[in-house]
Amino acid sequence: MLKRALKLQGGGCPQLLVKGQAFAVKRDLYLVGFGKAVLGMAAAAEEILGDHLTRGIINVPLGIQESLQRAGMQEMLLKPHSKIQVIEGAKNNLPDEEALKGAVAILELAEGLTADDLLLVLISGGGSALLPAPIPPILLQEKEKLTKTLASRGAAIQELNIVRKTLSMLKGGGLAQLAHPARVVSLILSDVIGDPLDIIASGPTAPSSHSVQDCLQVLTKYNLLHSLPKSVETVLSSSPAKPTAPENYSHVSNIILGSNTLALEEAKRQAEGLGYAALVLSAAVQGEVGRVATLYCQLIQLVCLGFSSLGEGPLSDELRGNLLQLAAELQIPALDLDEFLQALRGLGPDRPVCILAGGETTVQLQGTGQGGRNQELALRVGLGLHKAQATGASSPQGRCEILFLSGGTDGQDGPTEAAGAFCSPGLVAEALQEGLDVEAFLRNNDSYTFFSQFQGGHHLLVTGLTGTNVMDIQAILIRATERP
Ligand SMILES: Nc1ncnc2c1ncn2[C@@H]1O[C@H](COP(=O)(O)OP(=O)(O)OP(=O)(O)O)[C@@H](O)[C@H]1O
Ligand SMILES: O=C(O)[C@H](O)CO
Repeated sequence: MLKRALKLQGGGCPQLLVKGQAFAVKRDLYLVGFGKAVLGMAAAAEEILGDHLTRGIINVPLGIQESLQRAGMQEMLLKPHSKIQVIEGAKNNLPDEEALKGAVAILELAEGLTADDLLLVLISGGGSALLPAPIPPILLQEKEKLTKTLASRGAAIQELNIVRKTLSMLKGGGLAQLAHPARVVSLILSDVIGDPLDIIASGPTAPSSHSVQDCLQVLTKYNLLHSLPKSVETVLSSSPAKPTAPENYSHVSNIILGSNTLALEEAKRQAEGLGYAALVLSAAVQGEVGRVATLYCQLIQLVCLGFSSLGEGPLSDELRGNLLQLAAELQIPALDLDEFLQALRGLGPDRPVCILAGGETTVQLQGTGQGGRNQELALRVGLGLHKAQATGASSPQGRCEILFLSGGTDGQDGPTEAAGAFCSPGLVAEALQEGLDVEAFLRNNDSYTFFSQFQGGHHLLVTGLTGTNVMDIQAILIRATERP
């Protein structure tokens, strides 16, 4: 991905070419990066930049080098004696002392740059946790606790990062301002729906479109305004009313290199290679995990109905109506469900179908269990399909084999060892035979414990850290077992 986008043209004054835009390397060329996907990006960049690179620092998740090494993904690792220093930190995607050390090193490098320097910044999701530099007197632990509480109360990534930006020296454009007057070129792998530059990794090189007022609104919404640490109150009360104006970013170019759409395109190619008729629903599925699970259950039922003699009729009309209403309620951007359903109808029952989708759900934590949004989604879909099946012999699912999988492309779902999980309509009944009550696990947000115990962990998706991060992916496989 980076190799396709980045080129270096030699000569007396070499030029960096990114997607057709040229940037002169007048004197020194520095590289910094932070996020779950920047190790592979840095390895590719180093190969392209060669001797022109002066020095680099990247902050990457703890254990990622070992994970990629174990997976034999040598091309995503830096060469021995690399000029790029790697700092591993942020275990379980939470900022820690190591990440702070990395952030300080990047801050110092940026501060020392001159107008003749070029700073190449590699940014990917997970960058927020890997670049923590709280504005004094806020302590790292205070900021971590605040963001953790916000996340557990179901705050969306936009809301979370509005708060992070306001409390950080490097986020919300801070890195770009510190690097001034150097030329700053940021290459970004997006893990946020709609690719908003000032939200991805909390936008360290992007002009912020949010004010301290927006931050206060988020804190009020999640009932946190009156329990803030003193240090946070101090910083909020002295924050400028408006963020730095976009005119002050004329030395910066932010360029998006890829997103969830890329991963879905590749998944579609793979599914077709395996003989499936593959269709992409959306790269922007969002919303509360329970509602998204209902959306998928209804979609699965509608596909199975299309495969059966019940394909047209009142049941199909009702399901279709419900599905359209739910999709509208979830406000999934640019989703044309009508067009998608028409494309589905055109597929027919002869080939198995693979429906692919991507995005990010939100989970409002009620319990104290271990899990992640993908495992919770898979478990909720398993429960939904079970309930639909139990409603009667005419259930369209009875005529299909179904498998639903949800996983984080970064290989880590919430603070667990798994990337996600898969389920089928039989999961709830099979679990009961093992004495596992799915609904009880869900009430405690304990999807990881459930999947670890159920059939010896067979339904868990465990990949290890993958070195990328473009949100989550869902794959639904459906095969007709009965012909109309
Ligand atoms: N027990 C749980 N059950 C379900 N979801 C959980 C649980 N614990 C945490 N989560 C969810 O996991 C998410 C955090 O997961 P993770 O650290 O993988 O985030 P991420 O959004 O993928 O990170 P990034 O985008 O920074 O890479 C939060 O949305 C949180 O609500
Ligand atoms: O790092 C972050 O803030 C999230 O992954 C969104 O980019």
